Amino acid sequence: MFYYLKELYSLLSQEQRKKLFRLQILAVIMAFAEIAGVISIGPFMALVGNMEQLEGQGLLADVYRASGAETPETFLLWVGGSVLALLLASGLFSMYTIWRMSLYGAHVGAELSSRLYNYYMHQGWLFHASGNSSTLTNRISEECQRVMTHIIIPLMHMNSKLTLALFMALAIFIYNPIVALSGVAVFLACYFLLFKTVRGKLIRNGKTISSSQSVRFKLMAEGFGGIKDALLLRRQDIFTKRFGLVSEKYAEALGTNQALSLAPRYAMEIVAFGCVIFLVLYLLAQSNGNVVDLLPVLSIYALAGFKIMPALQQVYNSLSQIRGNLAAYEAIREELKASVQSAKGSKDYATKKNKLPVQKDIVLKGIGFAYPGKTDKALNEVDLRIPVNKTVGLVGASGSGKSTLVDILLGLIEPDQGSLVIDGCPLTKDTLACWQNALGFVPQSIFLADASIKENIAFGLPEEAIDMQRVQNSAKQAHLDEFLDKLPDGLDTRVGERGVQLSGGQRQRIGIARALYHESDVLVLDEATSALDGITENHIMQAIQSFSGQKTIVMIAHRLATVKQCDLIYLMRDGKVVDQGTYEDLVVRNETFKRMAEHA
Ligand SMILES: Nc1ncnc2c1ncn2[C@@H]1O[C@H](COP(=O)(O)OP(=O)(O)OP(=O)(O)O)[C@@H](O)[C@H]1O
Repeated sequence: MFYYLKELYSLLSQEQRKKLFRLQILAVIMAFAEIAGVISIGPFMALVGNMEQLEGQGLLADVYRASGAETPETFLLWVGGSVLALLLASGLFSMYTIWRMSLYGAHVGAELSSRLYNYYMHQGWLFHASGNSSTLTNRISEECQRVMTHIIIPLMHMNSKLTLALFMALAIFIYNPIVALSGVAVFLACYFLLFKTVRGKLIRNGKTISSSQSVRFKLMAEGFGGIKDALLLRRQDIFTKRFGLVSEKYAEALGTNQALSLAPRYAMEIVAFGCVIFLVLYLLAQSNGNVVDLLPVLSIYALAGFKIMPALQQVYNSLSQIRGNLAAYEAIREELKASVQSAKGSKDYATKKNKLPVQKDIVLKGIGFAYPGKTDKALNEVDLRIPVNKTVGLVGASGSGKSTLVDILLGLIEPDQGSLVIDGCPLTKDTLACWQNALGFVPQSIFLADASIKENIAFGLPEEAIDMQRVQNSAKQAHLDEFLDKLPDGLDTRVGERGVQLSGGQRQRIGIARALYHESDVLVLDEATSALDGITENHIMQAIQSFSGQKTIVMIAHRLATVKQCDLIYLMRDGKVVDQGTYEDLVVRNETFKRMAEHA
């Protein structure tokens, strides 16, 4: 456990460590303030027990004479008021410290989740293509939240309470070593035994919480993502049942862990009562039955116990919370560690705004690529040339490698062999961002955010950074204006989550406008029209064809009618380019192409 906590500390930024150090100082001051408050009750109780000491010798009598109080009762009132003021000041200071600590814990937790989000957002396409987005969502929102509320914040509180308990025990030790040592020994032994007994269960439950929460997120993503299928196939009950079962497991583990961290309080109260009885008997024996002498000492012990008991309980509670939730940290620790590295190296990536202009051609040279964990190559020795400002079609059976080829062209996947060469210069890590700035991509299914049409066209940009002139131009080029004219709010019209109230053709046009917003020179379309009806596809294709001769266009198409107008078509099979030519050439000379054309 302490290894993980040390690791978590190493993940903090320099600023966060400095703040932690300052908070530690506050915790020590808080402990002293509370001790001062406790000790101050002693003279007051001594005075209550024996007012006559004001008449004799000693510190209290000197203070009484110097104070100018008219009667011993007035003096007693002043002493009582001062003790109360001291207790109030130490209470206020403790509140302030706890507030700063909670705030610190919450900020660190929030920063960790931002760091993780940043890390995932900067991962390559292969990472996202092979992963599960609900796992990532779960880690950013749930696991980070658990690390924050059940590890970092309890750690902060434990830290302050441990300091308080230690100093308080030290103060009693100076006052009476036997009482202090035996008290601390009894309490520590009890808490240690309790913690040992429940530790295993806490760990198991912590793991159950992590795994069941991950399944819950997965079921939510699957259920809402595939709601149409779920409704039609009447699978709602199956989803609900699975969700209910796993939620039960989650609740059981969560509730048990919470109970395990809180329940010992009651056991410890019994121990504390036992200790008080023994203490009174012990002190009575020491003072030969003199109750008046005993009163101030007992008050100090009572108040010290009143402070130490909850402090120890908080330490135990924090320890069990941390132990029960370390699984959340385990789930994200590797990525958090990696995120520290990537944050250091990713700064200048975002600053590149230049475009890599294509003057002559884009060449894919000897490209070979296999997906991680797969032995079969998705692409094998692919050579292909895309002349500037020409329209090039990629066709072939399903699984022949078209999308993989396009991902390499987009710089989303790095090939295992070969290179992407632009105007004779191979693409490198340094030129990748400039190359991607020159690209516009239209996928088969357009993701629409729950925002206005203009925000969807300028995808991801904050409203103030949107260039309205560009939005209007790209909307016009994508033949969206007719549709926009019918909307009272035009470009400001909001589309629902994933654009449910738009037709397929309208969504696709928004996708094309998005690809055009950055005034890209190269337009890549991955089956952008395959889900549309023939008439809508024709309209979209007209929009695309209107760029012919002005932009370089690469399009994957299943329907051969879509690529009829292309200047050049590449036919793919089993990860290779097996033929190339114009539609008219291929339909005459290539049997496969001919068959595809017949079935189009
Ligand atoms: N993320 C991935 N992980 C592992 N293998 C993949 C992945 N994506 C594609 N493949 C595999 O790579 C091969 C080529 O797939 P690709 O999607 O490039 O073909 P395609 O021609 O675009 O197919 P389609 O027309 O059906 O989209 C296939 O065998 C496929 O199973």
